[in-house]
Amino acid sequence: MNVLAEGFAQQLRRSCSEDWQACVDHRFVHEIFDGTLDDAVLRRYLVQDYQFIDRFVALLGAAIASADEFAPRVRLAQFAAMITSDENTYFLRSFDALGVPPPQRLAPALTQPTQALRQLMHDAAQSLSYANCIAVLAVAEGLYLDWADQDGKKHVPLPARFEHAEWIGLHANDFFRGFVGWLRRELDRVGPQLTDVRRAEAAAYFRQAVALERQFFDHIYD
Ligand SMILES: Cc1ncc(CO)c(N)n1
Repeated sequence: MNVLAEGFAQQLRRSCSEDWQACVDHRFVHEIFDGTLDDAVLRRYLVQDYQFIDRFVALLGAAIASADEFAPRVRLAQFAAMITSDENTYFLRSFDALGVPPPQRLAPALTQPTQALRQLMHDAAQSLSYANCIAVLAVAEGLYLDWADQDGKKHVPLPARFEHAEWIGLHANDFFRGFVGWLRRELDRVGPQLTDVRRAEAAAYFRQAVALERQFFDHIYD
């Protein structure tokens, strides 16, 4: 294979394909599609994930601030608008349905994988390196597109409960596909402009993010 023909996005993903595939094929993914996900597992997942989303929106803000042009700022701002509207209300309606009380929504005890993901997003944001920010965003969103939009699940009807069906639907739609495609093109655009040291730094953020995403899925079953 001609490695030079491969863009930065594809190169990064190939560097951690085992962890990536473990997420796409995770027990959580199969159970949410089947509608057999245990409520206690879903609840743990959503409570921790809401704390992920908090830092994730801050990271989007850092990407908006550190982008080199207006067009990426617009794209990222539009995505932030979706997360803080449709996705935020999905969490709130799911917390209502699952009976999650306010303290658990706002300030739950953070698990180790949640803390590590929050720290990684915080560090990427503080670095004010657009490439580092985009690398972490490309993992968080690219991985969720790949599990929610996989060919093997396309023939399966969506599960009956909205807590399951909407979590899939939020990550398998044209807007989301478009955003992830754009993130991958951004990595391909900015990757070659970086110095070797900066490129290695962005790659390290990417790989660490994939490893932590896997731990995050695993730990809700502990
Ligand atoms: C842990 C995690 N990674 C990625 C996403 C997608 O935004 C999410 N909601 N949660």
